[in-house]
Amino acid sequence: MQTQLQEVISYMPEPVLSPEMLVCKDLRKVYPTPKGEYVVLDDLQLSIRQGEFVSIIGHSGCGKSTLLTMMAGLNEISGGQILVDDDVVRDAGPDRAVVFQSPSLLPWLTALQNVMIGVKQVFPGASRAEKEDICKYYLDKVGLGNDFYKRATDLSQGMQQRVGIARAFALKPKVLLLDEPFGMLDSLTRGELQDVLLEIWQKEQITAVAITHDVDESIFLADRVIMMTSGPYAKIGDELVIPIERPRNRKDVLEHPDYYDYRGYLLNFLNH
Ligand SMILES: Nc1ncnc2c1ncn2[C@@H]1O[C@H](COP(=O)(O)OP(=O)(O)OP(=O)(O)O)[C@@H](O)[C@H]1O
Repeated sequence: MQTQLQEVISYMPEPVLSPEMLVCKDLRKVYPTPKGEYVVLDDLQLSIRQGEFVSIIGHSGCGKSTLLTMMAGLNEISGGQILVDDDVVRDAGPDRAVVFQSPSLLPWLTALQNVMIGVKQVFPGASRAEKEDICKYYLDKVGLGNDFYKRATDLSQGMQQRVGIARAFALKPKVLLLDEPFGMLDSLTRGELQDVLLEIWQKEQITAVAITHDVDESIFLADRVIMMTSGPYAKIGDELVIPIERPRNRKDVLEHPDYYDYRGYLLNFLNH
């Protein structure tokens, strides 16, 4: 019996892993300060696979936003490399869409016009109707199907962040980078937008990286939680795979038999 089982196991195919999409190699970031150089990140190694959702947690000031803005091409790289789909990141590009804590919409434009700005740049050859369809599709997906023509100033903070998420997905990026995207929202809206984000992410199968201060959010969203050490010279300290099946809903995740072990592991890292 044992031999038979071993034979079966030896014939089982290796699990097929999706290719690497986002890679940080020997990454280093130094900020000049009046007191001399401040090395925020040093020798940071990270590999994220296509379609993976990764959360990043770490103490305030450890360098999470620095890392994310470097991935976005918005912050100069002092050493090492970031690769997106094998291309070296040198500056910002439409293959990476960023959602910040505050969506910074142009207040005098409508929700549709705000999403359209990026869509026009990314799909210059598309007809006006096609571009509008893309914008409306994603606005509808984030729950703003009745608000295309509302001006940004007339939208609540939660609705503005919904536009921010629609705007990011509408660019059809390879990588979605989220920096505390729900940090400014009340807990109910936060929960709703986490659901919206996961639903679209799962459908689009894009690679996502989200910084969060919220351990529960990091577990709910991610396939893998990356823990950064405290700076200076911060790097990846540990990681935790979250194998909870998808699609996820909050109740099932909270009732998962390993949920409190995951939570405890992450809190333990943060407390030491
Ligand atoms: N432009 C800059 N010049 C000098 N130092 C900077 C600059 N930007 C960030 N820093 C410093 O680099 C460190 C990392 O900052 P960063 O914002 O990346 O951390 P963080 O982990 O995202 O923090 P938080 O969780 O509080 O948002 C901090 O000590 C910060 O003061």
